[in-house]
Amino acid sequence: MTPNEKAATLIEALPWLERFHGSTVVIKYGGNAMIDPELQRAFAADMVFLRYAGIRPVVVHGGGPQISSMLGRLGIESEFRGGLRVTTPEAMDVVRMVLVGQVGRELVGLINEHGPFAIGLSGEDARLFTAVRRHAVVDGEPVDIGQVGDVAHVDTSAVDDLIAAGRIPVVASVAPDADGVVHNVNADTAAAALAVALGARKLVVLTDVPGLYTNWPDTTTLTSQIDTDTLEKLLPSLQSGMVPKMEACLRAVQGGVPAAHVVDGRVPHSTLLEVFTSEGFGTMVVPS
Ligand SMILES: Nc1ncnc2c1ncn2[C@@H]1O[C@H](COP(=O)(O)OP(=O)(O)O)[C@@H](O)[C@H]1O
Ligand SMILES: CC(=O)N[C@@H](CCC(=O)OP(=O)(O)O)C(=O)O
Repeated sequence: MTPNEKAATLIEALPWLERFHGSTVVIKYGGNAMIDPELQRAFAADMVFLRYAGIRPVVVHGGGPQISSMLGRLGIESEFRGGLRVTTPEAMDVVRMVLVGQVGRELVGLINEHGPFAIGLSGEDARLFTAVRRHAVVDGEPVDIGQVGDVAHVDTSAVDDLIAAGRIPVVASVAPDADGVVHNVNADTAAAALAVALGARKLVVLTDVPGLYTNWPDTTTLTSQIDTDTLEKLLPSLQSGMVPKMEACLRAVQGGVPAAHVVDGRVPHSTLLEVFTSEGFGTMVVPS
């Protein structure tokens, strides 16, 4: 790369630095995008980069594959319906242990290699999330999936305090219902609810595909931009993990977040590419 090309790369970020300075950005880090340790390091570096660039990153992490692996090791069966894990009380203990005690701790550690930034919390801390039990929808029919929750209420006060103190909140998506019973909340769902409640400037969802395919698995149907009306019509045709993910993007944008992006977390520094470069990266959901 010539000095001119290097300078061009740096200066390309200026309009985005100007636009997003002081903004809150919620980044959802999916379990499938965190399997490689180098990618995890790159992700942690990106969060610290955003923070030094004057953006306020808030991380919501998943950990689906890590939960499945631990359930397997413990000999507990698990299956997904409509993209959501059927969660028995026994499985719930494992979900909570893996998300809060393992995946969250690892991310906090990686970010804090750069400085005292990351603080881990879950929906249980300071009433961050209140869950309400939800069904999955399979072939248009509601199906009981156990201790799985949607986010009924968000109290952002703890996250606000952390942001104001210059910290990077790292949030696990388990949450108590109004009676204190802990529920398994899909991490995309939790990220969207938090982005709306915080009035975030954008939601970035890292996953293990280049974006949304309107006709999965036909790889020619990758879409770079979709509006909320079109997405709402497409939603019933989506499968597996894309159901909660695109439902979350839809809710975020309908809830006032100006844009939600689904990007390929297997590309190193995908968050920086999304936030600071001019060419589109992944799928952007915008208001109709
Ligand atoms: N229409 C679609 N476009 C893109 N991916 C899809 C689609 N339908 C199903 N998928 C699947 O959804 C997966 C992403 O969801 P999920 O496994 O829950 O990821 P994450 O752990 O990042 O939340 C992709 O790896 C892909 O296999
Ligand atoms: C209800 C439900 O499905 N919860 C998810 C929570 C973790 C998650 O969402 O992880 P990813 O982002 O890696 O998919 C689960 O148990 O796998």
